[in-house]
Amino acid sequence: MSFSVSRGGTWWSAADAGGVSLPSIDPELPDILVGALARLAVPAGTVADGALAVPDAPGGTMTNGLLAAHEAAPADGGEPLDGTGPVAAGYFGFESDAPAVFEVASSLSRGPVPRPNPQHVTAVTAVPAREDYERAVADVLGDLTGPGPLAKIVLGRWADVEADRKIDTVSLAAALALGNPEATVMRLAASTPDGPQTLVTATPELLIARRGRRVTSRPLAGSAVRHPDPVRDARQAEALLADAKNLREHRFVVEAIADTLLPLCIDLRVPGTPGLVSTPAMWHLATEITGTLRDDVNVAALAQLLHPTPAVAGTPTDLARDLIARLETRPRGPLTGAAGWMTATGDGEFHVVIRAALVAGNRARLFAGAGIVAGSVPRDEALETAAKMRTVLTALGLSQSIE
Ligand SMILES: C=C(O[C@@H]1C=C(C(=O)O)C=C[C@H]1O)C(=O)O
Repeated sequence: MSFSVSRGGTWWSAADAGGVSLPSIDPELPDILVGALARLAVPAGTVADGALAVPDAPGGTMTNGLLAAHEAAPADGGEPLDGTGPVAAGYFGFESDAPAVFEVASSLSRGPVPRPNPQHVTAVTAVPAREDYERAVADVLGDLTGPGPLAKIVLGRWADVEADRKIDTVSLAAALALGNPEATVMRLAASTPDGPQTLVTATPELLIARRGRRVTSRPLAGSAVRHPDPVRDARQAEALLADAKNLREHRFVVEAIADTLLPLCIDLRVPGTPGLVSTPAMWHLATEITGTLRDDVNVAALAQLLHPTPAVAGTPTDLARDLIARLETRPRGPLTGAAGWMTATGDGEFHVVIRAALVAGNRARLFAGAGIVAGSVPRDEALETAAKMRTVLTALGLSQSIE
């Protein structure tokens, strides 16, 4: 197995990775990863066996010792990976019973983004079609405006892609990296009910980064489609920043993340109003939340605590998740899960798996969702999901999105 991570024109990859696969999101997962990394971190024979024992909980003596050296580094400075030590990379899925898959490598090689080969797509099908998705959104608006507790739900749809030969996942990830230099592009081994697949994402959304005790989260929610005309594009961005519905949609996510991080932090900075981030396809409201951890909680454990945020599920989370399982055509599995990496110190980054595809042989499945709140317009939400699909479809060589 192998994985790759790319950002800002650099490409890290692991050729010698070993796998850790669990049938579902598991509270033990961060400890299992810490154990696997600790075994790789220390050259055999240099430390007595006893000292190598994996601590029972994250934050045991070994990770604490290694952490001290990293304490001074800011969470948002420097490169995302140095590649010189062991790294675990993988994902856990959207549903709590979806498999979690990680690979552990003793080191990464680093180089430029490879040149992508062209792909050979022959068909793209929206599942469900636009009218059916709009009907589902219209139906759920009844729940959002009624007396019940549901305040936000993220409803998505799929694009099923077929090619006349094998889809080359390294080329797909490379094309995504070249077309979206700000995104974090990951190519990871995935497990689905249909068998092993490859997960490829060019995500703009940081769930959590940890460097020493410093943590950063940059949730996105509230979106507008980019316009080819620069004047109208700037107007769309300004309108988004001032739009009450989108600001409310965004606030649910910021509050959920702040509520989770607050008890874990000795300080937490949560800006009161969002800023903007853009991808070639979309504008998004974004808030950068930063804090300092009280205890040594590793980044995989933090990601499990935060996932899924209302950016991909809704508010309240459990109700939204149950409704999504009933209303969406298929389980999401890795899509809208959390993917990232962790080093032996417990540092690393996890990102929300959006602008993503699951690839198997000649086929790929893309997913895109949109946050629905009272006041949402079904047609606009359908257009938003189609615009979000454009990121991966462009990297597959297509100039058009789904309807
Ligand atoms: C769910 C997706 O995107 C999420 C939903 C957003 C929204 O509703 O505005 C914006 C960014 C993401 O947090 C997706 O891209 O599939």
